[in-house]
Amino acid sequence: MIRTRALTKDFAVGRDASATVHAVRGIDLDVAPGELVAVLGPNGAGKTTTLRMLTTLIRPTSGTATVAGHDVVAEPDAVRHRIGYVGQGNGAGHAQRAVDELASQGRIHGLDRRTARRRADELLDSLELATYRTRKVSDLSGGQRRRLDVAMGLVHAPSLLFLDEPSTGLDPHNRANLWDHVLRMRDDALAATGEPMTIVLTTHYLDEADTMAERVVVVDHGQVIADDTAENLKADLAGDRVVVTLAPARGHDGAARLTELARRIEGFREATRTPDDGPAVGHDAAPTLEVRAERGDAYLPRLLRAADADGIGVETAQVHRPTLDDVFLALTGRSLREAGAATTTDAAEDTRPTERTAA
Ligand SMILES: Nc1ncnc2c1ncn2[C@@H]1O[C@H](COP(=O)(O)OP(=O)(O)OP(=O)(O)O)[C@@H](O)[C@H]1O
Repeated sequence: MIRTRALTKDFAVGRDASATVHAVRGIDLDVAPGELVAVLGPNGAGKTTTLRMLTTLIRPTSGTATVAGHDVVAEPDAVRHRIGYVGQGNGAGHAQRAVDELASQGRIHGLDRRTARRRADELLDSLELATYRTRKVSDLSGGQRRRLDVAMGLVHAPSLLFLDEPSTGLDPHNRANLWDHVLRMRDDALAATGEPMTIVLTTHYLDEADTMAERVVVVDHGQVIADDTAENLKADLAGDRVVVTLAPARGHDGAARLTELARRIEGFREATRTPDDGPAVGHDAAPTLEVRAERGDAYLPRLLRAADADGIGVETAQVHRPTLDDVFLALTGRSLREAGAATTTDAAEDTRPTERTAA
């Protein structure tokens, strides 16, 4: 459905265009029909620029891109016919009624008047906007407006839909609601045409990419730095975090000893101790050992058995599943959160049930 090779975009900037911004630096991307792919990356990573090239809004500086079977430079009209695009801003005109806005969009895509009306009503129904059919776009709420934007992108039943930050600015409830609708529209399209709809979206929301997308393409500084399912990325690049707190031990540095034992257990990657060194662990300080391990749930019982056999008292133990932020950190040494990405709730970090053992 999409194939790019060495896709590149430079922008000339400055008063005399003397400086160059290398917004996209040679992206190779393959998307198969029916895939739901999230492009994730910090501010300025090149996500929107990539989408704008794929949707023929801007020309690549170099490289190639074929979208829905057509070259974006040689056959932009053919590409536009086959794709839907929901940009970052609200696309609908504010003074128009919702149904008219949608029907006009259908006309732009070459539908006759009756078909355009019918399609507008179908979409308003599917996106639960029928109540607001004759309401002016400017009077819709943010969530309703974003759903109308999605409807605008789908009016001509494209087989490929691009969504640029579809849920930015929506509250968690409206985001979940938008996603329900997008996924339902995708199922409806499959039922109606027998063809799976391909969706490519950009997002800042780590948890959204994690839970919604079947595949995550991580972009940084205009390049793809990782491309896989969220599960694989997390397992391969970040690993689980196993955190144990030890009973405060005087004269015996249990954490140092447990670090040695931890290294011998299969699946070990790295360990960090707090306090980080030396035997001088005070009376009330609870030393902590944090281990990165491949399968935390399998690793932890073995670590606890090893501690027990060595007489090291463990007070608490937890396994934390990694997030996509951990993946980004492992890849770049930077946190995506600090770079402007976000989660909607603190609960986005999936923490597995904890185990406790007596000291
Ligand atoms: N028209 C333009 N002229 C000059 N520079 C541009 C232009 N459009 C984008 N850029 C620059 O290209 C780089 C990539 O921008 P882009 O909008 O693609 O990033 P992004 O990953 O979508 O970021 P965000 O998440 O903030 O939307 C940025 O440094 C940006 O400032």
